[in-house]
Formats: sequence, structure tokens, C-alpha cells
Amino acid sequence: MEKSLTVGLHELGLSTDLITPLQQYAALLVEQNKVMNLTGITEPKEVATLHFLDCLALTKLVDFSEKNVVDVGTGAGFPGIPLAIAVPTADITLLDALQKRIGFLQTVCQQVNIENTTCVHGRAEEFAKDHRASFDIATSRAVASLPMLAEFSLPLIKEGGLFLAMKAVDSDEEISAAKSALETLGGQVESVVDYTIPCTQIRHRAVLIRKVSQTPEKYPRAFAKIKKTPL
Ligand SMILES: C[S@@+](CC[C@H](N)C(=O)[O-])C[C@H]1O[C@@H](n2cnc3c(N)ncnc32)[C@H](O)[C@@H]1O
Repeated sequence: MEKSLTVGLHELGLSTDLITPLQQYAALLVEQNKVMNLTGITEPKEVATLHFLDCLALTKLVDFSEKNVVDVGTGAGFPGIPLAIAVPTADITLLDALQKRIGFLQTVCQQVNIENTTCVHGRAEEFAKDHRASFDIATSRAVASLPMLAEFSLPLIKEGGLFLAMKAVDSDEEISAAKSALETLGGQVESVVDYTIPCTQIRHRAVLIRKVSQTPEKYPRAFAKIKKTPL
């Protein structure tokens, strides 16, 4: 793990000071994964590349410093925790619908001394009731198809802010299918960036969506409606 992180962090222009907290996080992740379903990736080099460096690659695309960020469906903390470790001036809300994952993240933040996070148990579409247009940036990886994800995330973002959806490189159709949802919710695709995860040959994609206008008050709808009739 240490070698991949050293090479990968260097490639991303990030400090090797991040290695210690990332290793501490990895140890907690692998240990807790024995009793709780957190991740299918536990081999140290793969945790370093497929989790940490994949998430940290976002720092090359967007400036997170001083930003108020929400990570929608953070699960075991991706991409939110690696971003919080790499960008201490960002204020990162880790949001997930599963209480036990949020409990794990609270332990991680406490034991690794990560002070710039808030761990929140809740569904994004319900969290939006009290946190509408509150964040500069929303991030999300592996949570839902883009039309549904847009309805979870865009209401939370301030006008002018950014939604960064991590997707597979073969997501062209999914992006096209989200066009009308984005128009309805006040979003616009600004760029689609394919990147290689450092130390691998694996390509991933970041879809950068700008919030160009306010989301109409009637969105987000209740989860059952979002699922039954995605925009
Ligand atoms: C497959 S996991 C991905 C976790 C993490 N983002 C990653 O890339 O490893 C999806 C997570 O999204 C959460 N989730 C799904 N829908 C959600 C919603 N509407 N609001 C909040 N969390 C949600 C689930 O509880 C689950 O932890």
C-alpha cells in the first residue's frame, strides 16, 4: 500500500504526509469489514488505488479548498474521507442512509483525527428539506443512476455550485438519459473528464455538472416517486 500511495500521491501533486492517515483509515476499514459489509476491496494495494487514489484524483479536477462539500451516499467514506484528509480546509458532510456506516465513519474521524467532517445519517432527498442550496459542491460515487442521483444531489447545491458524479467511462448513455432531469433540476453538464487512476491502467470518469439555476421547490420528491418515475 505504501509504495502505491507514495507514487500515486506524487503523481497527483499531493503530500506524502497523507500516507499515515490513509493507512490508519485502511486498517479500520479492513478490520470493521470483517463484521460489517463496507467494501468488497480489501487487498492493500487495491484499497490504495481503487479507493484512495481514485477519490483523490478528484483534487486534480476541482479545487475543494474552503468549500462546503456534501458526499451523497458516502458508504464507507468514498470519496468524502480521502478528500477530507487531503483538503483540511474543506468542510465535508458525509451523508448516508445506513446508520451503521455512519457509526463507522464517526469512529474513523475520531481515531484518525479528521476534524473537518460531519457525519450524517439520512437520505439525501430528506436531508434536502433542511439543507436546501447549502453546499458549494456535492460528490457521489456508486450510488444511483444519474437521473436519480441528480434529484438526490442538485437540490442540496447552491446556485453556481458543482455536482461531481463519479461514473464508469462507458456512461455516455446514462449521461444522455439524464439530460431532461438535469434541465428540470437546474443542472447543466459542464464537462466529462476521463482519468487514469494512478498506479493502474484503469480509467474512470468524473461528470461535472454546474447548478445553473434554482431547483424548483417540488424537488426532490419522495424516494418511492423518484424510483418509480425518474425524471
Ligand atoms: C454502493 S454504496 C457506495 C458507497 C461509496 N460512495 C463508495 O463509492 O464506495 C452506496 C451507498 O449509498 C447509500 N445511499 C443510497 N441512496 C441514498 C440516498 N438517497 N441518500 C443517502 N444515501 C444513500 C447507501 O446506503 C450506500 O451506503
